[in-house]
Formats: sequence, structure tokens, C-alpha cells
Amino acid sequence: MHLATVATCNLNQWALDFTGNLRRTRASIAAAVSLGARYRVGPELETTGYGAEDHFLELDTEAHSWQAVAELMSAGDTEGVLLDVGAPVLHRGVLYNCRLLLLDRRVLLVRPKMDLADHANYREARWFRAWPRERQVEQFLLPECVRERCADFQMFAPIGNAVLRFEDGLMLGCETCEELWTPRAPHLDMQLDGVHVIGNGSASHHVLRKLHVRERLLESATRKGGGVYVYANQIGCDGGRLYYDGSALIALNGDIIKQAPQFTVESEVQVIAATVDIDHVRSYRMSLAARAEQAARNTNRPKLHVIQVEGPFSICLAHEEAASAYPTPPLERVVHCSPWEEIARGPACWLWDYLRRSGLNGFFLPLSGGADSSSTAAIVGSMCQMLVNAAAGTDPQHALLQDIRNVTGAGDDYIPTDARELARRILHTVYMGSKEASSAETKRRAAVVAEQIGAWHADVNIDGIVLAILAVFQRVFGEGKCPQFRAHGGTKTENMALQCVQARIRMVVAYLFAQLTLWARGRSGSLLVLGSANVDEALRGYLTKYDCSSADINPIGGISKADLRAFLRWAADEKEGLGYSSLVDVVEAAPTAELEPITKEYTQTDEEDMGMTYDELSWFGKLRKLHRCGPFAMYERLRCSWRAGGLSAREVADKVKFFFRMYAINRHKLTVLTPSYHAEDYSPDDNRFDLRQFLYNARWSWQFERMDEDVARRRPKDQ
Ligand SMILES: Nc1ncnc2c1ncn2[C@@H]1O[C@H](COP(=O)(O)OP(=O)(O)OC[C@H]2O[C@@H]([n+]3cccc(C(=O)O)c3)[C@H](O)[C@@H]2O)[C@@H](O)[C@H]1O
Ligand SMILES: Nc1ncnc2c1ncn2[C@@H]1O[C@H](COP(=O)(O)OP(=O)(O)OP(=O)(O)O)[C@@H](O)[C@H]1O
Ligand SMILES: NC(=O)CC[C@H](N)C(=O)O
Repeated sequence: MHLATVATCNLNQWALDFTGNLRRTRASIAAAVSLGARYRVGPELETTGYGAEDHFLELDTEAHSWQAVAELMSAGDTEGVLLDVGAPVLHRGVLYNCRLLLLDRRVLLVRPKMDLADHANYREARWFRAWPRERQVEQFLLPECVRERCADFQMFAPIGNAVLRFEDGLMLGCETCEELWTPRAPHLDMQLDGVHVIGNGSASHHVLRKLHVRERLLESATRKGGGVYVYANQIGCDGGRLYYDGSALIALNGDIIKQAPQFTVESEVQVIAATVDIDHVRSYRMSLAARAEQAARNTNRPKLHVIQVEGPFSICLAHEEAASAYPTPPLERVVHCSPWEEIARGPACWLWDYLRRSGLNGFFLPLSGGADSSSTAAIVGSMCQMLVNAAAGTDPQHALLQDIRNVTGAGDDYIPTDARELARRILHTVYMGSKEASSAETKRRAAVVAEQIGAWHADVNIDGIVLAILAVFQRVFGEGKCPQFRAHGGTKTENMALQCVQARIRMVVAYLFAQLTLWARGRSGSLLVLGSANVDEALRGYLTKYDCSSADINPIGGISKADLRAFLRWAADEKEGLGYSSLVDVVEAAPTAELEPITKEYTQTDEEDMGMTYDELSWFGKLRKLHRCGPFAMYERLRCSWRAGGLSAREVADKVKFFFRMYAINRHKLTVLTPSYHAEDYSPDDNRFDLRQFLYNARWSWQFERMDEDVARRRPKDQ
């Protein structure tokens, strides 16, 4: 037996918070050491925070990162434990995204990332270059602040594609995040060349159902090639729209043996450790005949550069230590949340980080009693439940309790024990009705939802404000120019303007309440305004520009209506969900904007207004973004998929054309979309994720003509 204890972590880093990042890194090292580990992996670019983005182009960022590394050296954190730290490194005028392997005040290796993440939200090639595989190892001149702290005033460190071999024969290499996801992942060669332990420092953000993919990648990597794989990740909101969902993992020969939490508000640092028998790696590999054959042949790939580490250090436990240690068994089950629980927990953790880091004191939410704003309210309720659970049994001076006290302005002895009581301090909701357009039903639902969550709730009427604004207009254009709703004989233009003015007034009222509610309640501080526009209405443009969709942040802006409705049903459940039973009524009601007068003959509904169903919108949204369909490709896909539902090619073409027309006309609204939690890869977020023009020729003449030709050339029964 050759037992080794390895550790990895989730770190709640924050871009450019060098002080906090170093504190968290050091806390994780201390925890790893106390768990008996001699190897500790941290997340990608942990010194700076992964989300520093264009700040990586500032020399300061790399310089401060090295200063933090120097601190690790002088504080003694590298003594007797191999650290695998993520940091940016400037070498010969080129910036690389690197792993630093540090031990006993020595820099053993600077290992640059060889495959950059450059898709979806990732833009690493904007700041970094990938280390070309054929350039193996060069000499890197260490910055002065590090040299001064290094053992024997080390001047140079090897930089490049290399692995380490220790005196006891154990070999260790590293990957960085995206490398694991590539078809020619570096771990393949490392495993064939006998590397036993591979660390992976990642910054991988949450997308619903993504943890399954990571888990399978780790299982597959270690099942085929054998070995120990130690995966670290960032966790939380590091200053942007993404929630990094932790879930650090340790795998051995195809099994996951340790997992850190995916969603937690409890602490900024979560460390896991596992004890593995390196002999299991050796014997497993030997038993894989085909692998051994490939490893033995080993002629048509570059030889790995191996750095022999001088000195007696060993990751494996000494005989006397090993006598009382046992290998960690495989996990019976990796913990996966259902997608609905992921919606409840991921955005809740993101909101909590955002709130406490923003220095504000709670949330303000315009609550209409509809599915979207109720979902947002439920997510804040979920956040309060998570906080109360995490607070239970903690030390009264725990950082979490200090954060809760800072946000709520509660006294030094406050410990939340009831999620509803905590919600009353944090969440403030207001129903803003109008006499003619709002129904008693939505008003009641908003009040019940707020009551069940525990929010501070009020009910106001906005008619007076709307009339005042119209009076201003009339003062300019005369009494005769008083716009009317369609129900009262007005034109389409008048009808639309009267809807939009109500919607926009709500935004103004929301910001007023956000600034003054705490003052009126005898507390200091102010509130963050929450938005609730979902993916579908943003894509279709079914929202008023600068209405309540213009908020400070939006936890559901990356989620489709269909997913939100399923989430609400789940959240209503007492046992499995959040226990807010009134959400069942919310989800069963037909979605409505309630901006036009309700009459005997007419009640406004979203789907009728939009000219398409939410289900259809979901198809359009997914095909447009996930499947990269332009109008013609979308028509072709839907012609096949919707055939079963009895739709002809002409009907499909008309629906697709209508969608693209609406999308094109309204795309400009996405340039001012409230920053939203990125939950799904069908998000239309124009600013970071879905980069497209916002002035389109909405006639799409070329594309639509091709569709018409295609419909015309089909047999009459297929048209
Ligand atoms: N290409 C372009 N680039 C930049 N800006 C452009 C533009 N085209 C129009 N605009 C500007 O956009 C503005 C018009 O947009 P906006 O004021 O939003 O008004 P608009 O899009 O005309 O109407 C609002 C839409 O949202 C629907 N609605 C209303 C109220 C509530 C809800 C709901 O969420 O339930 C939905 C309503 O049925 C309608 O389809 C104007 O200021 C116009 O100048
Ligand atoms: N009567 C109202 N009182 C308070 N806020 C409202 C009201 N009507 C709308 N809002 C706010 O404006 C946002 C956009 O309004 P819209 O009519 O588009 O609702 P929606 O997107 O269908 O959402 P919901 O399902 O919450 O009604 C809502 O999510 C809500 O935050
Ligand atoms: N930082 C990275 O390299 C992340 C990319 C990777 N595909 C992920 O989502 O986990």
C-alpha cells in the first residue's frame, strides 16, 4: 500500500479582491493540511478571481498576483505541502493562464493552459495565449518579490508542458479546466506515461444539468487511463452574471470518491480530501491490457517532459502515518439536484453573494402575482431558507452571521432561526395595481405569495401617477389629445402607449421604494431592485423597454417560462420543494400583463398578445441559440418536428417568419436587459453571451424567400 491524501476545494473568489482571495486560498491550504493532505489544488486563476476579464490586460493584475504568491511563501504556507495554485503569468511578453506548483518556498513548475476556453461566456483568448504543445519547457525568470522569498533565492522556474516526479516515484501533472473537455486532453498522454495524480484547477460556471457532464468526464478520464483526478472549482458570484457551482471532485480509477457542495451559502471555502492507494492506480493500469499496450508502444506522441523534484518530500504517507489511515471508498451516489432545485439554489446563492458584496441591505421586488415575479420571490425565499439552515449551530461569530447582520442591520447577537422572519428583513414586495386593468385575483395572489415567503408587502395604486403624466402630455398637445384604450375606442398606438406608461411608471415607483423603504421602516441603507423578465419574453420583445424588466439584477432572466412553471410547481411542494403552496395558484393562472382594461368580453393574455405560445417560443429560443439556426434552418427543423402535430410547411414557415420579425424588431431591447443569472445556454443576453447586432432588416427578404420557395416545391399535401 502507498497511501496518499490529496485535497481540493471550492473557493468563493471575487475578481480583483486580492486580499480576500489570498485569505480564502490560505484558509483552504490550512484546511487541507489539517485533513492530512500533502497536495492541495485550487481553482483556476484563484489569485485574481477568474472573472477579472479585461483586467488581465493590466500589468497590475499579474503583479498583484505574484505579490500574493510571495505572501504564501513568506507565511510558510508552502512548507511540507505541494500547492497547485491558479495564476496569470507573463512570460516573454505573452500572458498565460497558469498553474503554479509550489513546495517548500520553491516554484517547481509553471504550467500554462494549453487549450483555452473560448466559447459561450468564455473569452480567454482575449487575454491569454495557449501554450503550444511542441514548446515544451523554458526558463521563466521569477519576479523579484517571489525570488526574495524563495529558498536559495531561486531565480528561474521551468515553464511549460511538464510533469513532476518525486523521489518516491510518484508522478504528478496538471490540467486546467477546459483541457479536460477537449478530445486530445493532456491527461491522456500523462496517464499513458505513468502520471499517477492529475490536478485540475477550474472555473466552471453553473448551467442547469451541467454537473452530470463534469462527473462523466472525470469518470471517463480515470476509467480509461486509471489514476487519481483532483478537480477544484470556483464557487459563487465573482462579480458577474455567472455562478460558479463548486462541486470539487476527487476521482479514482473511474469512481468519484469525494464531492464538495454545489450550492452553499455556509462559507467561502469548502475543502475536501481523500486518501488514495497509489498501488490501486498501478494495479488497475496493469490490468487494462489495451491501455498497457498503448502505453508500451508510445512512439507516435511527444515524450512528456519530467521534472525530477529534489528532496525527501513525498505526497504519500510515511509508514507510521499510513498505519492509521484508510483509503476513501467510492461515493455511493454523487449528489445531483433536480433542475428545479438547481433553479431554487443556484440563483439563490448568486443573489446572496451579490447582496452581501454590494453592501446593500435587501431586495425590492415589484410583485404582480404572475409566474415570473413570483418565481423571483420564491428564489429569495429559498435564499432565506438556505441562510437559516446554514446558520443553525454555527459559532455566533461565524462570518456568515456577520454578513447577515451587516445586510439586515440586526444587532450583534442576531441569529436567524426562521426563514420567514429573515425574509421580512430582506425582501420587500409591492403590488402596483391600476383600477381598470388589475384584477382582484392577481392582487390576492401577490399578497399570499409574499405572506408565505415572509416578505414585507404593500399594495399601491398607480392610476394617479399615470393621470398626472397624461396631464403633462395634454398640457402640450391640448385637452383633445387624451389617448384611450382600445376598449374605449382608442387606436392601436394609443392603446400601446397607455400600456407602456403604466409599465414604465412601475419601474420609477420601484426605484423610489428601493431607496426609501428602509428609511421609512426605521432602518438605514437601501435595496437592490430585482427584475423578473424571463428568456422568452426578452427574445420575443414582449416587454416594455425600461419597465420593471429594467432592474438592478434578475435571477430568472436566463430561464424559460416553461422551466419556470415547472419550478413553481416544485417549489409549492411542502416536502421536496420550498413549501410555498400558493405558487400552485400562480402557475395555474393564464399569464397576463394586465395592462389593458378588463371587460366582460376581453381579458388580456400573454400568448394571445404575443401571437405565439410560450411552448413555441421555447422551441424558437432553443433552436436559435443552442442549435445555431437562422430562419431557414429553423423552418427546416420545425417542419420535421411539428409535422407530427399536423402543421403544414406553410404554417410552420409563417410561424417562423413571425418569430424572426418580432425578434428583429425588438432586439434593441436586449442591449439594456438587466444583468441576469446565466442558467441556460439558450440565454439571449446581448451583452456577454449572445453577441449579435441590434439593428436588423426585419423583412429578412432573402431568408424568407428561400422558405417560400421550399414550401412551393413541396407536394400539395405537404405544403
Ligand atoms: N431598432 C431600434 N433601436 C433602438 N430603439 C428602438 C428601435 N425600434 C424601436 N425602438 C424604440 O423602442 C421603444 C419602443 O419600445 P417600448 O416602449 O418597449 O414599446 P413597444 O415595443 O412598442 O411596446 C411594448 C411591447 O411590449 C408588450 N408589453 C407591454 C407591456 C407589458 C408587457 C409585458 O411584459 O407583459 C408587454 C406590448 O404588447 C408590446 O408588444 C421606442 O422608444 C422606440 O423608439
Ligand atoms: N401589478 C403589478 N404590480 C407589481 N409589479 C408588477 C405588476 N405588473 C407587472 N409588474 C412587474 O413588471 C414585470 C413585468 O411585467 P409583465 O406584465 O411583463 O409581467 P410578467 O413578465 O408576465 O411577469 P409576471 O408573471 O410576474 O406577471 C413583472 O415581472 C413584475 O415585476
Ligand atoms: N474555464 C474553463 O476553461 C471552463 C470551460 C469548461 N468547458 C467548463 O465549462 O467547465
